[in-house]
Amino acid sequence: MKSDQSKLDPPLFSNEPEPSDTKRGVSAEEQPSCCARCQDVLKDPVSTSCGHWFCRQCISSYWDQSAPSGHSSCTQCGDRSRTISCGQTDVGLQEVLQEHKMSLRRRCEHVTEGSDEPGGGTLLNRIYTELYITEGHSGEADTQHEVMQLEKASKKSLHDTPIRCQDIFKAFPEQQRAIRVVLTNGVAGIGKTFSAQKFTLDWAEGQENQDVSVVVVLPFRELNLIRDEQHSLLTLLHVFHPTLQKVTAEQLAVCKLLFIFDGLDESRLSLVFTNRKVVSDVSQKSSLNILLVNLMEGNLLPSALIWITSRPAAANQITPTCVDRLTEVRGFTDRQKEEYFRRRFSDEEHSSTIISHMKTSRNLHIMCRLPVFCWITAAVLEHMLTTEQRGELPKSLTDMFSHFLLVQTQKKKNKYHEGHEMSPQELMEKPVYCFVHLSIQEFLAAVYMFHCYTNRNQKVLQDFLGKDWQDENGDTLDVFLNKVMEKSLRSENGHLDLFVRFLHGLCLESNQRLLGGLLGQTENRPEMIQRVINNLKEMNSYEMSPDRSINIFHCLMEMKDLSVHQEIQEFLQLYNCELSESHCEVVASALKSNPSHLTDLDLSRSINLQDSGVKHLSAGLQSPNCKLETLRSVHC
Ligand SMILES: Nc1ncnc2c1ncn2[C@@H]1O[C@H](COP(=O)(O)OP(=O)(O)OP(=O)(O)O)[C@@H](O)[C@H]1O
Repeated sequence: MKSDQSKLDPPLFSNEPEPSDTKRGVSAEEQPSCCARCQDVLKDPVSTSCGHWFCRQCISSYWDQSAPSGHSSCTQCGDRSRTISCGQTDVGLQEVLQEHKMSLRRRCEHVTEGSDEPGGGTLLNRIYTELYITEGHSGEADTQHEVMQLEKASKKSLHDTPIRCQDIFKAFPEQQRAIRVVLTNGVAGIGKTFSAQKFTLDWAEGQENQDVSVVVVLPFRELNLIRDEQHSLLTLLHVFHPTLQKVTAEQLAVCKLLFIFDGLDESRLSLVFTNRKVVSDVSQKSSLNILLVNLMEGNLLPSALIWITSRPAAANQITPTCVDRLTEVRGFTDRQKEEYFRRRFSDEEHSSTIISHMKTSRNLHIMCRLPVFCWITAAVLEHMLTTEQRGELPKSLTDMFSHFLLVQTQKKKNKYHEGHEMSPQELMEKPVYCFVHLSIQEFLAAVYMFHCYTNRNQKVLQDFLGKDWQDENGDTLDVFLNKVMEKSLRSENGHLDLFVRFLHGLCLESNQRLLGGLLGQTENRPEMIQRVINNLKEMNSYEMSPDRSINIFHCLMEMKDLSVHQEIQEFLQLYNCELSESHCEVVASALKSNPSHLTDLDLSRSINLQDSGVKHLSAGLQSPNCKLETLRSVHC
């Protein structure tokens, strides 16, 4: 049993003003770089009144152990000591830091999503939904298309221990290590920026990570704007956080800082880690990339914590030896998807309708792992449920994106054209645009290509299809789509997969009606649609990567061809298949999974089932999750 009874008062890390000789900021020159106890780089430095310096953790645990003997003494000279918590001794500094906290709080408490007005928007705490973040990297090939990565991820079971974004610097209990640099990966729209914002807000509201005295947010998108300027770390802070202008180099050296570098993928700085130009003084001017590398390597402010977020393809710019923890934002789990919609809508009926609609379409359900897609879905469905357009809710991706385009166009009109047309000068003041998500770019590319086809824009079609495009004989829609499909199937990384899905979805009359004039005069006679479907079904998938051939099914789904569904289901009931041991393992895992959807299993022609396979199957059948209703078994 642990008891406090034999202990003297714990060491004092107080905010109270210290005795007169310590009532000042501690100057950087007085502070050694190593802890007197662990001899390693000082982390969260504190000094004793006798003048020795320690990591806060080292001296605290020493005193914890020695307290029963009744002495809170300095490990070096034995002096009965008090500690000075650095950065907390200077009353002026305290005020500045408080002001900085308040300014960050104001900046982070609202979010602007899509076309919301800057400064307006929603409260972050109202809509923030916990994300599934884990340590390490799922190892998905980074060259792969991001939406495909998402589909693959949905097939993996989620068992890794989640880390809350607020705990990103806290090691797991079994990990005996300090975490100084964290690199967080995640595909576009998965919630990296939101996590960084939530982390900052919780700190600024005094709720989490209160051992940190200053959080500094430096988005790469904004760093790009000053990439040709020379800065010291101090002036850089002043540029990004004017409230910190009164902080001096000496004060900075004793504060515990945490830097958030968001969106490495957008960086136009070249971070060269082999460059040996060492910058260790916060007042020393240098180019931005050198400054950042020195900060990340720990030459500059060695006790500062660093959090870098990046899309996977850009993360390799950071040399792995600098990174103490690699994490991945994996989006929303099924439970979190539902929580997202419930938080988003105060009207419970709306959220329930949206959740059950999302569950009816496998494609939508998978895509909702991506928070930005949840937002798109919420924007579209809210619009449909609150206006008179209560017709059929969008089921395929193309349906959803077509509606989204309409909702956005409407919002844009309200925002920019209400009352007056924008002058060219006003337009010039908004020179940077970005896609909410790459999938929107691919959808617009498909709309554009469809438009070019209907308007016979020879140049664009020829540039895209090369010698395959011979229009003299006037390719009909089915022939055109066939050529595009073949081109996409030749791609190794599937970069055209989503684009062709959209292109097929746009053949449907319902989507053409929605997009009106955008697509031009189209051919959507039922015979034409049937020809497109037949072509897809007859595509030769021999020697094609499985991912590409699966995309043929996705295209059929976008065309709402239900026969595919039936065919897939027939194929999945495993009639007349020779099941190997590993196949049986897969069937068993489908029986055990939670929730399990396998209700009908026909193994009547699986004549070569071996004992090992049967063992797997019976383990699956015994699972409490098994929902099997009909089992046609092997004939003996
Ligand atoms: N935790 C969350 N709770 C609620 N909504 C979220 C959350 N995370 C993300 N979103 C929604 O998804 C959108 C995109 O998220 P965010 O900008 O954080 O993605 P990102 O990973 O930084 O993407 P990119 O790499 O494109 O910058 C947000 O604008 C918001 O609508």
